[in-house]
Amino acid sequence: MKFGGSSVSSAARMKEVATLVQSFPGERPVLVLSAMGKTTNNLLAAGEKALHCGVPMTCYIEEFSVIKDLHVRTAKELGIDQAVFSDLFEELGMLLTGIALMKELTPRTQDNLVSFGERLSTRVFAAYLNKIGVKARQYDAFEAGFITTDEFRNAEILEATYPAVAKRLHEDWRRDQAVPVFTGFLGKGEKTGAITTLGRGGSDLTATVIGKALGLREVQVWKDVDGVLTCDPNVHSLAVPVPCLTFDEATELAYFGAQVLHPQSMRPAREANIPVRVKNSYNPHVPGTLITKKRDMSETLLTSIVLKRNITMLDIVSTRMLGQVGFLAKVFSTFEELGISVDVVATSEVSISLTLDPIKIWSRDLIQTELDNMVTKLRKIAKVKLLQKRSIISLIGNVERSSLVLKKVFSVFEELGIKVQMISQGASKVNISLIVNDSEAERCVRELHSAFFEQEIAISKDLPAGIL
Ligand SMILES: Nc1ncnc2c1ncn2[C@@H]1O[C@H](COP(=O)(O)OP(=O)(O)O)[C@@H](O)[C@H]1O
Ligand SMILES: N[C@@H](CC(=O)OP(=O)(O)O)C(=O)O
Repeated sequence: MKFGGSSVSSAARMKEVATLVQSFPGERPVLVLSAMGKTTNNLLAAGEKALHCGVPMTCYIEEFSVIKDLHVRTAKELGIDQAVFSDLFEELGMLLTGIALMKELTPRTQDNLVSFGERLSTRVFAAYLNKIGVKARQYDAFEAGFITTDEFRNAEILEATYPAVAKRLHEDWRRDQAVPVFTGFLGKGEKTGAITTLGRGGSDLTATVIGKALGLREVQVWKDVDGVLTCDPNVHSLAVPVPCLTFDEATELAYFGAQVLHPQSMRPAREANIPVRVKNSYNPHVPGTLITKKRDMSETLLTSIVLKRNITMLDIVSTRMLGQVGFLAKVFSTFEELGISVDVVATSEVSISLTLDPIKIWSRDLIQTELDNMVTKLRKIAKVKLLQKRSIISLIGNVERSSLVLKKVFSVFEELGIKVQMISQGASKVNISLIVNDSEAERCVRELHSAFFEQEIAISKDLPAGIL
């Protein structure tokens, strides 16, 4: 069972989570926790401030105080001893001082910094479980077998993790039976031995990795929404839960930017064929979303609409100095050289339109220099147009019925008078992506949602009972 930041954001929430954990008495759950509430963001902000504030001021950084107050208050309200985390706060203070002293915050240091969030929350929660008589044992994932690449901020899980985690948990269980409480999001770099993180939202991945390592029957990820919804509820309030999804659909949805799941998190579950259930810790009786290998798609047209904003798009037209094969090869080798990932692509014989993956273009400064560099290189072989402030609207669903999907999409766009700037159907056959201007995107999502999901609801609500 994985509980995200919103599920463990306060003492009251932790008490509810403890009740939830106890509501599966016949099971032997393994728990994965994220940092409390907004702690990860606060740690990142504290690091940025430490860079500029000077050594004497680090202890006054507002976010540092917010994090301390939250954990101290939570410990008091749960009635647990603050000794479970006092060493960690001393260490965190020293780390912020170190950043201020060196005026340097590398990705490696940043991963160490954000690790405090999960290290704190798991200590607090495990202590609380023990206090209420549920024997629990806290684990720092980087000490308990999570071995990753050394790609800080976006590390990948290595195969060695699975046997290592299984061995550790089985041995401990045999020696002394206690509910494991694991830090989500964290790992240990293979070569450096330093703490790494799995990318934002990485605790979902921690949970499915443990599921695969132990061959568990089910992985549950508990969030603050009633499951995976038909679109982001912050974009459109009429979003409704999707009862069933395949691993492919969930992966595509996450990859194209639905914050609800980590993009890599379905991989271990798919490999081990372990169902993943997305549930709402604020509303535990709602069934949520069940994600499995296969499902009956015959009645499905669309599953979910995902919006990814602030995308950069490139239109590249060959100057015909190279043949078609040479042209495409040259374009993609330029991206490889510069370490830039591409999201959506549409090609013709002499032109290529694509969007760039913003995850790889992490910091603001880098964006402009990287883009300038890329455009200079590409202009040697092509005419290049850089189009910014675009959005990708991804339609996840049954692409076997893509003609019908597209027919509906274009009638919506026609009615709105909006021009689609690029369109691409993913090879995985579960996704159609459309590119529009940022300024039009939310309206498009709302209208598409209405056309695909709300009209059916409206019709079914109008029908007399018994017909459905
Ligand atoms: N299609 C979607 N379905 C559900 N939630 C979504 C979707 N798209 C975006 N979200 C956002 O994802 C949030 C849940 O993910 P996340 O914040 O990572 O949860 P947690 O931190 O509890 O694991 C929701 O509160 C919602 O705002
Ligand atoms: N705390 C980390 C990891 C995580 O998974 O968080 P959450 O489950 O709250 O999305 C983050 O904020 O990215």
